[in-house]
Amino acid sequence: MKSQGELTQAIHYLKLALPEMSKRNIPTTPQNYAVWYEYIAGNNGALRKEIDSLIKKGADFSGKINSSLYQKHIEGNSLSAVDSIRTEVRKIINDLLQQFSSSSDGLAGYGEVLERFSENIESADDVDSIRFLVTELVNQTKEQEQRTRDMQSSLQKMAEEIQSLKGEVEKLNMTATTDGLTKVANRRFFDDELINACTHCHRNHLPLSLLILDIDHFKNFNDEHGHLTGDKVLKFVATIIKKHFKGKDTVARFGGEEFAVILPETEYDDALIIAEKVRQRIAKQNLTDSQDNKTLGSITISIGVARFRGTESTDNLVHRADECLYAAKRQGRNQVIGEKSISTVF
Ligand SMILES: Nc1nc2c(ncn2[C@@H]2O[C@H](COP(=O)(O)OP(=O)(O)OP(=O)(O)O)[C@@H](O)[C@H]2O)c(=O)[nH]1
Repeated sequence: MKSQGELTQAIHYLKLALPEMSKRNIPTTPQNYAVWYEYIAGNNGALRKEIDSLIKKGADFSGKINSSLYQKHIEGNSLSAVDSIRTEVRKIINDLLQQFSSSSDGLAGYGEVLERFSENIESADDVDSIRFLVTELVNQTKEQEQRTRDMQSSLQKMAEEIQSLKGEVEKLNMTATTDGLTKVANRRFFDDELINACTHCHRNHLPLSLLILDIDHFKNFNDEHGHLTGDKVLKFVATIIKKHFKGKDTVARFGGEEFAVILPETEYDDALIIAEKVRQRIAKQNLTDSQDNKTLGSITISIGVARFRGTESTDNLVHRADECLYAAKRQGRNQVIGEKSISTVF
């Protein structure tokens, strides 16, 4: 049965990836798992070649090497990794259906056995032939019981495989679209979503606004309090931004300490108002490091706001929001600047 073979192979790949990783002390994060799954599956020639050559050189895979392999060979293709796991789940489901149909064939066969038995018992006229028929029926029943048990255990096994593959798909989906630190959308998702949202708004004659937000003097903050505390501040800023937007809006990490928000179906003036609310909310927070209760003071953000012009490229729109952000920085930071308020003609 072809699909059974493919299914077994897919599950085999999934299972082989883990020992390979553990042998090399590679943490089993979804990213690392994606790299090693692709390596084992052998579909990604460039990745396979690079890993083989690294293995030959005796490279240490426990550190950053995996994330650079991921960025280089998988990130752009991570949806295809998701797709391939989805295909595997589909194969498992197909296989289940086949198992069901062959099991109902088995049940139909058992029905025939019973029918034959009842016909034969009518015509049996001595004890020996009745004994023979009953023995045969008992044997057939035992075989049927065994088939049912096999079926149950293979169903159970497949249910477990599906469950674990579903988990993998979810993790891969998350990694492909979410920023690991702040848990908002990542840049890749943002780029795709901006194109989708602009197309939708253009087609339906709806407004769209774009915000780019950047933490002020974040380098100084990192220098003074350390990178890890800086990371916590990034998470805090992401949480506050997220709280201000919902529905169709997309909050994304745009770069290091930069965030972006796509506001489909939102007028430019409304976008300015909400941007100002976010700015004020962040500026008024007195930050404390929960680990040692140390007061960190407050941080501020600068925000650029641009309005989608309907016939422009998304690069243009981003560029104009970025120009506004830099105008806000030039004019002293901790402020919102919209494209109407700067004199430069873009
Ligand atoms: N903690 C932490 N810092 C980051 C991360 N990504 C980028 N940064 C830091 O963000 C800082 C950005 O510095 P700059 O681009 O000079 O900007 P700035 O100091 O915020 O100054 P202005 O933007 O001009 O107000 C750098 O120190 C980066 O190291 C991150 O994930 N975590």
